[in-house]
Formats: sequence, structure tokens, C-alpha cells
Amino acid sequence: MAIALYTDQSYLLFFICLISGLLLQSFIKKRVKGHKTIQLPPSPLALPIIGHLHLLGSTLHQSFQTLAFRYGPLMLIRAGTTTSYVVSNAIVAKEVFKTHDIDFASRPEFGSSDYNIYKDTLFSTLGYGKYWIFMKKVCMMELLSAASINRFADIRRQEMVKLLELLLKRSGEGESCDVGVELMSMTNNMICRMTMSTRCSGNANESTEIREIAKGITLLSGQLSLGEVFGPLKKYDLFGAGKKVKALLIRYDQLLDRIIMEHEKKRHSQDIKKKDMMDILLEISDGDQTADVKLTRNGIKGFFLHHDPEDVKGQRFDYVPFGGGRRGCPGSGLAAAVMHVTLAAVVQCFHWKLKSGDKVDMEEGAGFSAALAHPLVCYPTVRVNTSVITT
Ligand code: HEM
Repeated sequence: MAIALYTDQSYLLFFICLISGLLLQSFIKKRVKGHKTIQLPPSPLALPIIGHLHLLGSTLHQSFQTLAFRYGPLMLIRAGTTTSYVVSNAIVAKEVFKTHDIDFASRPEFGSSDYNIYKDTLFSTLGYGKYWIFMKKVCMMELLSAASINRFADIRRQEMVKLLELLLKRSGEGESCDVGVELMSMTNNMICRMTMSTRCSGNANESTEIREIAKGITLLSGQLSLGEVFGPLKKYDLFGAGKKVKALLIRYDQLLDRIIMEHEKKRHSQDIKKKDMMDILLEISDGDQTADVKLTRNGIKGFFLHHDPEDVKGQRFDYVPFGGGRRGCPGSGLAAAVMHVTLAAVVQCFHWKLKSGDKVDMEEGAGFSAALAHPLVCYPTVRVNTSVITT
């Protein structure tokens, strides 16, 4: 009886709080409206607490497109406590990336959960400020400049040749291959070798660990971000992803400590044949100790975390795969250097036959990168003599 009474009272209290909260919110809104008129972009009717979450499906860009047909090229979308402007035509995109670039240079707080031990150094979600400006300069001038991309040309070539050799073997054996998996593995190996002089696939424990951790974090961070849109409720780790992400990040932290130690040993014994990105960042970190902004060891680890990696330079605004303005992708030069050559090589050297069906299933999967929903599995058969490329 006592328990029932207690439960009834809790419900009553909850509803009183909810209704008072809603009344207070509408009262404040009216007062604010009465004093100054800020004209907000059109927006669908929002539900209490969740905002527009019920209108967003797993393929976000498709949900946005449907809503944009109704609400126009600039609309306001609220997911829990996060408010975003969704832009869907070139004219408004140009306004955002050019005229109002600095007003849009910060990022939503996704990934800033307390479970993320790197939340203060995660480059792609850092707020616009001194540290972000410093890191962007390091990226553009030191790590991903044209000169730096050229310096790693041999690594890119070696990894592409490995891919062609694998396809050649599959072709000889009449075996199929998952094209997405093989391309991802090639890209990961290139990135791991350029950043830390290690491959991500192979037998070495370190490499397998990097691959496992990266895969786990990518899978869980979507759930973590979803939990975070509920603002104060995020501390309850609604989807249970927070603790799992933290455990993976602690493994990543220990692994990076080992890799940094190995690099430092080599630096002290002056046994560096070719500087990788980690060597360059360690040099910057040990540089001017009196500098206004400093790159710490934690900063280096945070920098390397989440990045998996027409006019794509963001000058025309109807196609912006690399974003634009000051938050645009610093890796676009490197991506272009890899994508075009790889695509040309696999198309030129092999015929491709689908393993099932006679048409590629173009259904899009969930997530931000619009990957295919179903794996693209094909039989490669040699078309030209690949020794032209592999020698
Ligand atoms: C096809 C490949 C790629 C695509 C389509 C792509 C796309 C993008 C986009 C759209 C953004 C902007 C996100 C935003 O506005 O917040 C971005 C940011 C970023 N990208 Fe890429 N990217 C690619 C490859 C790479 C590579 C190879 C690297 C590095 C090795 C890289 C590093 C970064 C970084 C560090 C940021 C954050 C920039 C900042 O916050 O200022 N990307 N990328």
C-alpha cells in the first residue's frame, strides 16, 4: 500500500513538473518574442523533450531531403537538446560557407560525453578557438600539405599494388571479394603507415588491436551520440554505449602510449629513416615550451582518433563532399590522390561480375558516410596484364 501510494505520488509529481515545465517554457517564449523578434528558419512541429527526433530515420540525409521539400532550403531541426540548421541548396550553402563561415565554425557537442576521455582534444568536434586554429594550421602546413602528401607517394603505391595482387589471386582462384572491405583495408593501411609506420592488417598484435578498437568505436559512437541529444539525461548512458566506448578508449590510450614510446626511443637514438606523422607531431609537441598553445601527448592521441578515412574543393556549393569554409576537410587532397588512381586501376585491370543478381543494390545504409546498405561482392577477372602496374 505504502509503495502504491509512493508510486502514485511520484507520477503526480512527475506530471505536475512536466506540465509546469511546458507552461514555463511557453511563457518564456512569449516573453522573449514580445521583447525581440529573432526570425528563425521554418521548422516542423516539435514534440516535447525529443524535438524532431521522431521525424529522423537512420539515413539522415534522406529524412532531411523529405523535410526540405516541405520546409525549404534552410530549416531548423531540434534533436533533443541539440539545435541544428539544415541547409539543402547551393545558394544558402554559399551564404553559410562564405559570408557567415565564422558563425558556423563550431561543432555540436556530439562526442563530448564524459565517457569520451579525449573530449577536449578531439579535433573534428573541437569548438572554434585558439586550440582548433593551432591544430588546423598543423594539419594544413605540416601533415596534409601537398609536399607531405607527395612524401608518402611510395606508401600509397605499395598498398595499391597489394590490393591489385590480392584481386589477381582471387581472379586466378575464381573467388569473389567484398569490394568495400578490401578498399577499406587498403585505405586503413595507408593511413596507419603514414601516421604511425604500422599496417592495420596483418598478424602483428598492435595492428589487429588498432583495427578492433577503430571498428568498435565507429559502431558505438552513433549510439553514444543518440544518447547525448537528451542533454542532462546523457549521464544515465541510455543505450549503454558510454561505458563500452570508454573501455575501448582506455585500450586505445594504452596502445598509443606504447606507439609514442617506440617513436620517442627512435628519435633519441636518431634512428628515423623516414618521418611519419607521429614523428612530426612529437617534434611540434617538444618544440617551443613557451608557446601560447601547446600540443600535449593527449592532444596527439585525440588528434589521431575517429578519422577513417566535379568540384570538391568547396568553391561551387551544389556538391560539397568535403564540407567547406574553415571547417572543411583538410584531408581532401590526400583522399583525391588515392581515390582517382585506385578507381582507375581496379576498373582498368579487372572485369567485375556481381556474385548475386545482375544489378548493384544501391540501397543506402545508416550513418553519416552514406555507405551501401549491403556489401558489394563481386568476382574480379583479369582484363589487362597487371604486371604493368605491379612492377
Ligand atoms: C573521401 C574521403 C573523405 C571525405 C568524403 C571527407 C569528408 C569530410 C567532411 C565533409 C568534413 C567536414 C565535417 C564538418 O563540417 O564538420 C571533414 C572533416 C575532416 N576531415 Fe575529412 N573526408 C575524407 C577524408 C579525410 C582524410 C583522408 C583525412 C585525414 C587523413 C581527413 C581528415 C579530416 C579532419 C581532421 C576533419 C575535421 C576538420 C575540422 O574540424 O576542422 N578526411 N571531412
